[in-house]
Amino acid sequence: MAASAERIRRLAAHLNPAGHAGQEGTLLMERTRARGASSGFKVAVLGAAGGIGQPLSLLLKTSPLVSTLHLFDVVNTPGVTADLSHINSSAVVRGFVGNDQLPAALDGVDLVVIPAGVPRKPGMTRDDLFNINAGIVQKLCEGIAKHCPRAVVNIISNPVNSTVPIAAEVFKRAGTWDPRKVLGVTALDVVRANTFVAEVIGVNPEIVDVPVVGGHAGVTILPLLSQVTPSFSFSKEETEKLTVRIQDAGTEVVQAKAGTGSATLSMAYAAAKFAEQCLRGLSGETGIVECAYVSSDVTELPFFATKVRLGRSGVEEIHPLGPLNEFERSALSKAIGELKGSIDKGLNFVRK
Ligand SMILES: NC(=O)c1ccc[n+]([C@@H]2O[C@H](COP(=O)([O-])OP(=O)(O)OC[C@H]3O[C@@H](n4cnc5c(N)ncnc54)[C@H](O)[C@@H]3O)[C@@H](O)[C@H]2O)c1
Ligand SMILES: O=C(O)C[C@H](O)C(=O)O
Repeated sequence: MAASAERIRRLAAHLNPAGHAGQEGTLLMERTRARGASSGFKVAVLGAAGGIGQPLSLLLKTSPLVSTLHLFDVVNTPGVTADLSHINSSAVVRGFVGNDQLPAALDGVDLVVIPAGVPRKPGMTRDDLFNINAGIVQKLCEGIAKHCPRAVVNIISNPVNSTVPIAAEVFKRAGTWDPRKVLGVTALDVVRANTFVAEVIGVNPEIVDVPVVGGHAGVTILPLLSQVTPSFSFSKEETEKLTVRIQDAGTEVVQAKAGTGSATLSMAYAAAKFAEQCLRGLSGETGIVECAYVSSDVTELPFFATKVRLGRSGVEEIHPLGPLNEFERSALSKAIGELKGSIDKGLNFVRK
């Protein structure tokens, strides 16, 4: 007992302040810590030092569903890792910096969350980020295909309407494509819709549930206000105003941040909740339903966001759109038109 305590002390002395240990030190630390930890999943955040990455990693560090948290970025993960590792929650945090460390960051991971890439500035569309972010997502997904091909992947990087098709195409080429495992994160649209709708109906936003379908940009974001819980009958004017506010909410934040970035805190909240739902599904919990942008045959498009049921293999069932009113049918056809171009752009980027 005393000898093993001494061994841990000696190994700890070799750790640098960023929490990087030699392999032996890390394994021993994880085993030692794991004694007091509940069993959980190994999760990697790629882009962990960024505006979303840091608060998202904070929330995941405090999640009882996470036993090991790998933080990967091309810069600054040692500091973020040292900081988060002092929090007395059970998840063990390890930092990885630079592309050489991507394989280790992905090794044995159950869930990969990707907020890597540049955010919008005022006047830009999400599609304006394509030229930089497409290549980032492609490279990271090539790493996933090699080092954790069975992981569930949550893609936050914009333009989500194109980055999810990019990921799918990378995995197809690598022979690891499993459509149940790749989910574009549209959870922030649902969080916003619930908040804005609650303001109109005058209830606690936590009891509101608005299905948001389509994609994650402008008119492709389609809140199905006719299907809101608790049920409520919106006027035509309320429907139009709420729909536009939900569609433009990202731009509202970009403008308010005035050149310093886009939504980070609300995104981290939405992404952490969504990741936890994926983990609950993986753990065998039943009845987990969330909206996400996935490979789908609900419309003529190969990717579309709807409610999906999450389970041990990722997406286990894709819910149909349900009954739409006239406003929603017309909005759906606009969404499909725009989404098609974004999907083709993503697929062609990898096929080129
Ligand atoms: N899906 C959504 O609802 C949603 C919401 C908000 C933001 N976003 C998107 O999320 C992305 C990130 O936003 P942010 O505000 O965190 O940006 P940010 O610039 O603050 O952070 C991005 C991080 O990614 C890192 N990065 C860049 N290249 C990388 C690579 N190859 N590997 C690993 N990390 C890399 C950067 O070093 C940085 O730390 C943007 O594309 C943004 O548009 C999506
Ligand atoms: O609007 C953005 O560029 C970021 C994100 O997609 C959002 O919806 O907040």
